[in-house]
Amino acid sequence: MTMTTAIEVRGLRKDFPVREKGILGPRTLKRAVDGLDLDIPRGRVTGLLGLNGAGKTTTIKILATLLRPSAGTVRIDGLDAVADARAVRRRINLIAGGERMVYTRMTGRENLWYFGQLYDVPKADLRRRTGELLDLVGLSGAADTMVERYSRGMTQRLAIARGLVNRPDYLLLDEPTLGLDAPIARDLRRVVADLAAHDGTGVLLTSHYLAEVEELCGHVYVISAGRHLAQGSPAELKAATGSHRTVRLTVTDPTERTRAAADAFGATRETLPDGGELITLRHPGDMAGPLTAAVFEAGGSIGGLEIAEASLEDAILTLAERGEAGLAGPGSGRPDATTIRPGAATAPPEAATAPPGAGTAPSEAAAAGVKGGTP
Ligand SMILES: Nc1ncnc2c1ncn2[C@@H]1O[C@H](COP(=O)(O)OP(=O)(O)OP(=O)(O)O)[C@@H](O)[C@H]1O
Repeated sequence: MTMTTAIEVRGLRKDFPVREKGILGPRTLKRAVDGLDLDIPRGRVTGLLGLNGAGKTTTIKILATLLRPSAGTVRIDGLDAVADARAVRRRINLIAGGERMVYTRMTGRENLWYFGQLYDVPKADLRRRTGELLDLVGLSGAADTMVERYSRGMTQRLAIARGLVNRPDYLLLDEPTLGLDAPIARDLRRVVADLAAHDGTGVLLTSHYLAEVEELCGHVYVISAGRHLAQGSPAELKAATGSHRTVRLTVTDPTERTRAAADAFGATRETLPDGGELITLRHPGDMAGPLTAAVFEAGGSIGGLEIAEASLEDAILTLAERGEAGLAGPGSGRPDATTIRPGAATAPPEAATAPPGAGTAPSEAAAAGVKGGTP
């Protein structure tokens, strides 16, 4: 086994037992994750995208040691997520939007103190860390208020601070900005980008907000029905799906020469009410410079230039539509990444979590991010 500083997922599979027709119906298995390979290195935000039910949350819960894989392996800096779960939990943390992962009958400060102790953060360090984190998420003023008196946004900000309390090497973010006000969501994105760029944190992000994915992620995996569909940088995914950026160039004094220059690029032309001409070019590459230069060299005066980027959303929708066609993304170097490795270890498919609010002291699993509740 080679020791690498990354989360390495190989042949991951998760089957949930389900009953088809009520509680007495026959038990079948629902395959939520079907042979995934993922690499989540330090110092990068890696995206995990897919439509509803693609298996993103299940995958993240397995990486967070909250669920056991049915087959395949998850190694975190060489440690096995099942066999070495305790050591793994010290290196990771999870922030899941829309899930309360803090205790409502404690203050914000007490929550951070409590979770920090679960992670064995040394007390002297924890006092400073708690203050820093409350500051970071803008809760210093409410630090000693019971969380049950917090607004939803405040509770979620506290959950973000909780996710950072152990300075995780790897941060798992499942829809972290869900329901957050725009300024807070923006602050969180800034914190995440900074953690990856400056602290070398490895981040795995799922988000339905694709502008967020595009802003943060250096590499994105697209999955569907638990299987690999494509991977690459947002730009590569857009290029692979033929998602085009749009260049709109206004020429104030169009002539035959400027028209010929535009036509040579395959652009469309439209006469404007003021006699000018709007040249529109949709192309996957960056054509704004060459097109502008050509029109200018043809003697045209440029009245305006507008570039509309292709959206990652278009690319993901195209990929999802291609779905089972078995597309392998750019750089994947293989036609199909869904093969399950033979001989992969199997483990019972039950959840490894204690139910939240079960009346007992929160377990270590809670520290790794079980849906919280009132203890
Ligand atoms: N405990 C469970 N028992 C049975 N089936 C489950 C269980 N948890 C998830 N599933 C199923 O597994 C599949 C993947 O679910 P998962 O929540 O991982 O998807 P997701 O990509 O996170 O979806 P979303 O974007 O809607 O959150 C879905 O079909 C879901 O219904």
